[in-house]
Amino acid sequence: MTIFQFPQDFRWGTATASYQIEGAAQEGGRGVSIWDTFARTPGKVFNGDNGDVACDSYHRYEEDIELMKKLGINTYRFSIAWPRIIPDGDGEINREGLDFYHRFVDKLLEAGIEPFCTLYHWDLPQTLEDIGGWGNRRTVDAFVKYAEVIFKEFSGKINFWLTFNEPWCIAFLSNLLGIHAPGNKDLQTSINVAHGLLVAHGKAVQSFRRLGTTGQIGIAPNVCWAEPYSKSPEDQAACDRAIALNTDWFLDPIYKGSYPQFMVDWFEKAGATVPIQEGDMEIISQPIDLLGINYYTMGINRFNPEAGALQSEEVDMGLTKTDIGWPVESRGLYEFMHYLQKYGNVDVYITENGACINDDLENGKINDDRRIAYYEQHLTQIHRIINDGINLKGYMAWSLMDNFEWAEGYRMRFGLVHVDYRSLVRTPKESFYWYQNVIKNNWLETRI
Ligand SMILES: N=NNCCOCCOc1ccc(-c2cn(C[C@@H]3NC[C@@H](O)[C@H]3O)nn2)cc1
Repeated sequence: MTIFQFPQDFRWGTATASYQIEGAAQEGGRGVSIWDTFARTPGKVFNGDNGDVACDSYHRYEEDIELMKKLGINTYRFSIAWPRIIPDGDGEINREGLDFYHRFVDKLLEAGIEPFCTLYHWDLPQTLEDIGGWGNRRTVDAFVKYAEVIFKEFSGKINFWLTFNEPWCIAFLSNLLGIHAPGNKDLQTSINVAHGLLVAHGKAVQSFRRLGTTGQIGIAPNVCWAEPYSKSPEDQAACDRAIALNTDWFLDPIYKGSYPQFMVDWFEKAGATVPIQEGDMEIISQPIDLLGINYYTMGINRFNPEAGALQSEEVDMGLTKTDIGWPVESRGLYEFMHYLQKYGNVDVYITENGACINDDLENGKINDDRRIAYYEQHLTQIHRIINDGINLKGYMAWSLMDNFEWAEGYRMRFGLVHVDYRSLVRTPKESFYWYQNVIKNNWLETRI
């Protein structure tokens, strides 16, 4: 048995997102989002599931906060639904939407839990997608207006802010691979979306500073750590492209003021260019205060000219997988955090990490041992990372509870708390009690 002690001021939390848990999709003045539209498009979401009800957290948030108190977290990452605040994207402000989030944030603060707010976690107002989404500068300006409304309303209550969740998913999973909303499958569109959201990020940071909003602001890329299947230069280059599209494509513009040239050249060979306008890169590279990092798994990649825009394919190495099919390999988190140091020893929070384990209730309990093993391995890496002197300040497990897992619908369960989607009854899993103990002790006791 080994004991890993965490720093006294380490933040322990969980994470969720508006469309995945709130439900009440037609209540409180909420407008239509691209995920409402996508989920209603036949064949896009497993079983035709959608976020109309989800976990009903719009009505049950006080029950959720009681669960957070029981768990013992001091930080809770959530997202605000833009369609609740400005229902048609860039028109009238919906006071009812703001009041909902005030009630929620006030309850969190009352419980001694720090709100960690994501402004955009994929639920774009449909009206803005109808004019071209993030590729249209009107959407960029509408986002800045929405962000400024939120900054003015919640400054002093919220002190941890993220502009965008997983920009790779917003741009490439959703507009090149077509797996997420709005479901485009076009390289130029995806590059336009990536650039638009980066400009929106930079402008929102400028507004955050100009308005004197309290706290710190950043962005949350998702990690695609990859290592080469062979020592061939082609396989190594295939890995470099896979890593760069999730990380460097977004963090080079933010931290260096320019895109990674080798990737720009790669896409130009495919006939796609970045629509940079005068002043864009200066806007994008506004200094930020923190990074959120979302890590789930890593890949062993090799060159394959048939493997999509990157010509990079993950090889199945026969590792243990979670129920969504992702290999369990915590080492990638350690390697990636050292890779990230090229941007400096910036303040980092793990804003998502967790396992899809679809265990169900048995005699009133959920014995999700595989999820506990996943967390034990990944928190061991977290401890190694901190011991190496990297400024890793906190950890948020994905997710507090089972919820709408996008194209997978409700069949994939990432929660520490089980949700019965018929009754909406929440049941803490064994992993909930395991994590509760880690938080209470502020140390990890491993079985090795
Ligand atoms: N990476 N290359 N893939 C190449 C081909 O992939 C095909 C499928 O791709 C992906 C990649 C990544 C994801 C994903 C899901 N989550 C979990 C959510 N995170 C934010 C929060 O809302 C969670 O629900 N994080 N990432 C899904 C599908």
